[in-house]
Amino acid sequence: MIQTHALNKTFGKLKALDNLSIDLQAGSAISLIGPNGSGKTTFLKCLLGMVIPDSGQILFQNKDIAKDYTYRSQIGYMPQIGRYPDNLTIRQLIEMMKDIRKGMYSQLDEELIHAFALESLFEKQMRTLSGGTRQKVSACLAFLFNPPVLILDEPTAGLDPLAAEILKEKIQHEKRKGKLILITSHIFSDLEELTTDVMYLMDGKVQFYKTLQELKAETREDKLSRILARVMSRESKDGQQLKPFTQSIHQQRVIM
Ligand SMILES: Nc1ncnc2c1ncn2[C@@H]1O[C@H](COP(=O)(O)OP(=O)(O)OP(=O)(O)O)[C@@H](O)[C@H]1O
Repeated sequence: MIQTHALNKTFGKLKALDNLSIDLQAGSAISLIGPNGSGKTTFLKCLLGMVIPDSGQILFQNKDIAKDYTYRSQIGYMPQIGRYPDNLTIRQLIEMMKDIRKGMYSQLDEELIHAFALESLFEKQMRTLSGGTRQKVSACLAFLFNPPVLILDEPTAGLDPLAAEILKEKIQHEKRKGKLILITSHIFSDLEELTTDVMYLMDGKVQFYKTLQELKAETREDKLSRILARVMSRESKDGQQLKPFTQSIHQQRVIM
């Protein structure tokens, strides 16, 4: 559904993305993990057209996104930190988004608005909201237009446990419909029941991109949080230990 070819992005001298060639298939729920500053958000923003790569190509349903920005209407994006016009109320913000997207969606999905009981806060201005409530608004907007692709950047960060559970259930529900879900999180337990594939980024490079089944077999661990903890501690301790993982990077999903 989405392919990147030799994607590079630098900020000054820093190489944020280093030659990323990746195939993201519909129906997968891909956990994008890696240490702080490894390039996860930069990668997601490139897919969204919010960061322009220095070189390389991104195809969305086989079309180059640099030549056709309309693909964006097929992606729901939940940013790490949502920035919205301060003086708008939640109601006005949602109405504004519906206006902008007019004619570009077939069906609204207001399930999360109801689940978070956001209607009771509809007349509140964005600038008065707590961090967690802003996150809820971001989540509602990401799912509102029922997009086939969801890009969720640390979606549960700042949410209370009940809201985090509601959101995780919603993500599961959308996954079962066969959507492509890309999710970053430092809270591995949040990824536990959701993940079909894991992509590990470090210093802007893909260290591995594997199915959960492959990782379970390699680590002989069953829980994703244990698998990821093992893999991440190996990689931070000793670059040599990466070999068993990086050697098999030549899989069809990582385009060499
Ligand atoms: N607009 C920018 N200008 C300069 N440097 C940037 C910019 N955006 C990102 N970077 C740098 O690029 C690198 C990758 O950042 P990015 O936000 O993609 O990392 P991340 O993996 O999402 O990190 P985290 O886990 O902390 O969210 C970092 O070193 C960051 O400081």
